[in-house]
Amino acid sequence: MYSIKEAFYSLQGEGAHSGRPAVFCRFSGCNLWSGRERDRAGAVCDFCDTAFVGSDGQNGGKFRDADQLARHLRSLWPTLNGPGIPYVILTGGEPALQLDPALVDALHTQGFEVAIETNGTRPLPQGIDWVCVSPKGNTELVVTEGDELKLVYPQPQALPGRFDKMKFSHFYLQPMASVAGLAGQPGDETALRSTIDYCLQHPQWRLSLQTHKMIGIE
Ligand SMILES: C[S@@+](CC[C@H](N)C(=O)[O-])C[C@H]1O[C@@H](n2cnc3c(N)ncnc32)[C@H](O)[C@@H]1O
Ligand SMILES: Nc1nc2[nH]cc(C(=O)O)c2c(=O)[nH]1
Ligand code: SF4
Ligand SMILES: [Mg+2]
Repeated sequence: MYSIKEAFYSLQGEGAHSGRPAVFCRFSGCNLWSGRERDRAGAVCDFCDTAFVGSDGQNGGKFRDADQLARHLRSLWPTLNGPGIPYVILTGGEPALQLDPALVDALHTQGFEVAIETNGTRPLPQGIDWVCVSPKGNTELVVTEGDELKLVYPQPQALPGRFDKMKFSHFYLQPMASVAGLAGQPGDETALRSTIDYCLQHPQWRLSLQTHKMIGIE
C-alpha cells in the first residue's frame, strides 16, 4: 500500500530539469518532521515548505499496489503515445520511506522516466533515472552519489563543503524560502543574496531558484 498526499501535472520548478513537464507524486509522511506546525521548531528539518500529512490532496489517496499507483500517475500525463517521454517526479514528504522496486518497475512499465527528490537519509531502490539529494541539517547521508545534489542554503549545520566532493553530476544551492511559524530563518532576500554570493565565490555550485513559485504554478 502506498499513501499519497497529492499528485499533479506541472513543470519541474527546481534544479537541472527546471522547466520540464512532469507528473509529481507527493508521498505522505517524512522521517525528519511530523508535518505538524507545533512540532516544527523541534524538527530535524524545520524549514519545510510543503504539506505532506494525510492522503486528502488532489489526486491523492491510498493505492493498494504498484500497478494501480503507476496507472493513476500515467493518467495525469497529457498524451497517450508521445511524442515526448512521460516524466514522473517522486517527492513528498520523503518518498524513500515508501518507494520500493515494484513501484520503480511499474512506473517504467507505464513508460515513465523516473526521478526522485529525497533527503538522502534512506537507501533507494535500483533503477531510478534521476536522483536528486537535498541534505538536511546534521543528518547522515546514505545516498552519497547521484545526478543532482541540491542543498537548501544557508543551513548552518549543512555547509556546502561537506558535500562538494561527493559523486554528483550537478551541484545546486537553493535559497531557503521563509515559512510562516519559525523564528531565526533568514528572510527570502537575505537567503537569496547569500546564496548568490556563495556561488560566485565557489563556482562548482550553481543557483537553483524555485521558479514555480515565481510564475504561480504548483
Ligand atoms: C519538500 S522536499 C520533499 C523531498 C525530500 N523530503 C527532500 O527534502 O528532498 C522537496 C524539495 O524542496 C526543498 N525545500 C523544502 N523546503 C524548502 C524551503 N523552505 N526553501 C527552499 N527549498 C525547500 C527540499 O530541500 C527539497 O529539495
Ligand atoms: N513545480 C514544482 N517543482 C518542484 N520541484 C520539486 C518540488 C517538490 O516539492 O519536491 C516541486 C514542486 O512542488 N513544484
Ligand atoms: S526532509 Fe523534505 S519533506 Fe521532510 S521536512 Fe524536510 S523538506 Fe520537508
Ligand atoms: Mg515543493
